[in-house]
Amino acid sequence: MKSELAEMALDQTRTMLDDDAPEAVPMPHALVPHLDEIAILLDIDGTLLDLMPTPREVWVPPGLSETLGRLTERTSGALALVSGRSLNDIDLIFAPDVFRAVAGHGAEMRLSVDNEADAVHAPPLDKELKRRLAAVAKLSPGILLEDKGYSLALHYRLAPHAEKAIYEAVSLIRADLPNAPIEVLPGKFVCEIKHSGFTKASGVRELMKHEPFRGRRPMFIGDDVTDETVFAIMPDMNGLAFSVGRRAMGVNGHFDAPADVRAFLAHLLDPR
Ligand SMILES: O=P(O)(O)OC[C@H]1O[C@H](O[C@H]2O[C@H](CO)[C@@H](O)[C@H](O)[C@H]2O)[C@H](O)[C@@H](O)[C@@H]1O
Ligand SMILES: [Mg+2]
Repeated sequence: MKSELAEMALDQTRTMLDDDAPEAVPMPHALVPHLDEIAILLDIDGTLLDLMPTPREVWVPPGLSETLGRLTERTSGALALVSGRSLNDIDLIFAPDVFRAVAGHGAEMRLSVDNEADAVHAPPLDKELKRRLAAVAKLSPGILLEDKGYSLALHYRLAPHAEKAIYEAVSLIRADLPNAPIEVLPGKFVCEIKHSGFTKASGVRELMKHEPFRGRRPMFIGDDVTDETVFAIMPDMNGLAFSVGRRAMGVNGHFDAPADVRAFLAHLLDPR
């Protein structure tokens, strides 16, 4: 059965990969203000880290944590990871290093690395809804379930043929619950179901109200459809937006791959 909602979600993914976007500046060094003035906001998967077949397989290349740590110092703490991953996952990936973060597409936020009490979390998804969504993973071998508590992600990178069936099944579940405050978030070979009412952009707006971010110019680098919400708000804060792997609308420049982002960040520390 063809579902309008499923088609809309897939269309959204496709139209945001904008082939008609104007040619962007390939290496943005010259655009970046002094480290005293900026807040550095970084997506993780596909931006800092190379994409892997499954979420658990990502790894932090040598030197990256040190670069992030030094940039944190040089910006007086104004560096944050802005990710769809949960805070817990981010900490496992970067352990033993801990960074300020907007996590879970805005569901979680950590403003201070010294005081875990500062971390803000969204409420969990309804249990029955989760149970029904989790059953969608049974559609095909290779579909992986990632339960973040407040959202649930169905990964199909290992079962790409199942994409349409997943979106259709999810839209049928949604149709049964027309008043549930949830939304479907398409990502890279992933269909995520989350509470509506928060996005990476709402998380970034909140983050930028707090020290040490307040008053600085945000510079955000991201690679995915979910990062479009942040690209869109950068002009409101006199900020800069850079995309990775593709040219997105409204960005100031783009990088070809995560390795280029890592080199760029290292170069910010030593621009000679
Ligand atoms: O916002 P991000 O930091 O980019 O996180 C987005 C999602 O990343 C992870 O999934 C993606 O990366 C995996 C590892 O490379 C890949 O196997 C998967 O296909 C991608 O969708 C993570 O598992 C999700 O929770 C994040 O939302
Ligand atoms: Mg990403």
